[in-house]
Amino acid sequence: MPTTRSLLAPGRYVQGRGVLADLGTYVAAIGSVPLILADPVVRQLTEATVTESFRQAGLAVRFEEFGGIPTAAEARRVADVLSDRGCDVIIGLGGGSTIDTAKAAGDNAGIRWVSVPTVASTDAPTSALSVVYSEEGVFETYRFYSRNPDLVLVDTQLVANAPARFLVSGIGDALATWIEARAVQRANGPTLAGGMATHTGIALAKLSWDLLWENALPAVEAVRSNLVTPAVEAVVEANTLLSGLGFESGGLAAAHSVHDGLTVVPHTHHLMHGEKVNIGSITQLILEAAAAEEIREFIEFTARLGLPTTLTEAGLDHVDDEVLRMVVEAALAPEETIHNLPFSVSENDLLDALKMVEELGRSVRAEAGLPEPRAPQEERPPVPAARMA
Ligand SMILES: NC(=O)c1ccc[n+]([C@@H]2O[C@H](COP(=O)([O-])OP(=O)(O)OC[C@H]3O[C@@H](n4cnc5c(N)ncnc54)[C@H](O)[C@@H]3O)[C@@H](O)[C@H]2O)c1
Ligand SMILES: [Zn+2]
Repeated sequence: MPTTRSLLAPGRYVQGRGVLADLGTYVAAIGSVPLILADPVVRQLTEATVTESFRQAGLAVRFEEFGGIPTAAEARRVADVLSDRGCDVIIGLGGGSTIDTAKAAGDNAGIRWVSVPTVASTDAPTSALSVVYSEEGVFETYRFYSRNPDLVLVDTQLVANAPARFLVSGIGDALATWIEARAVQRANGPTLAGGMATHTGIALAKLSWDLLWENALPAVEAVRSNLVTPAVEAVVEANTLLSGLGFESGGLAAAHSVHDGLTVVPHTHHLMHGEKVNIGSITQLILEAAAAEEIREFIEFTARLGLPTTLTEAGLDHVDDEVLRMVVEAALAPEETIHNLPFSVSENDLLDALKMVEELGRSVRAEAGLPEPRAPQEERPPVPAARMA
């Protein structure tokens, strides 16, 4: 049983409309030979602003194209580029996958790293870890670092200009933070920061939750029209900073294990990280025997936001038990955080809880007058990925 308590945080957090124009000034305080890792979509959106900002700060602009999947091999490739060019700081510019790869490459090359999320879709930007996947997009492992990013910079206008689905997904990721942190606290379990949670870590997870219940619906509405309102600023902070500090220093439990399990079957690959996590949050609430009213409120709230609340939306309606068992087995792997719950979970417990997500998701939607859940449009893959290899 761990007896120490720990909190991790990035060196500096900067958020605001138009702050991308100041990136050069902040980066110049960290290193003098930067490399920017971005995919072509993000590069196109940001290159003019970043180039002008770096020019003003006296920094050379070098972009490197991110390959798309945060694998160990991609991190090694980017680390070689960093070493060849003598870079002393890497900037992960984009979504969680790019940012995780920038951290891994920076660590491989022994240099400092900066997160510049261009969507508020995950809590990856602040943490001292990366989530590593296989080429097929199946969860492999968490990789931990001895430091958090030196800087996290979020331009809220850029976030508001992106499709609202990214913000919604980030809300799904961030709502899980409090659900998981309070479960870990009940179990006196370990956090990803090492040791047990501080009161501060727990309070930040709760603040993220409270801000989201207050601001998520108006923020999503504003972002649909590309507007930056105080609600949008609050949600971006909750999704990025508070959820990041809260999950890393408050602990993960079942919601993220169910996410990891869902990545094993290709049926779910159309979903974003936070969308899969939302299925995990509902599953965890069911496993915990949370009050019926609490579960229903959570399902209704997240369904109104546009998050998936049924197996149908995850592409897993009417699938064989064999498919769901693959999800369950992966979610219960020994290194998974589901074992941080204050009780043990068997395969059958988890299988039934997953099936119950479908039942509850459908009935709550019907009662709330929300449309029936829709299955993804793509044709369903015939065989689970792990069996194809
Ligand atoms: N390390 C951590 O602590 C941590 C925490 C949570 C999630 N994650 C990881 O983050 C990853 C998911 O990240 P994600 O959900 O951001 O998806 P992603 O990074 O895989 O994809 C983001 C997509 O959005 C596009 N995009 C980015 N900015 C845009 C903009 N402004 N306008 C339009 N399009 C834009 C990109 O081109 C890309 O296609 C997963 O691998 C997950 O495991 C890591
Ligand atoms: Zn997450």
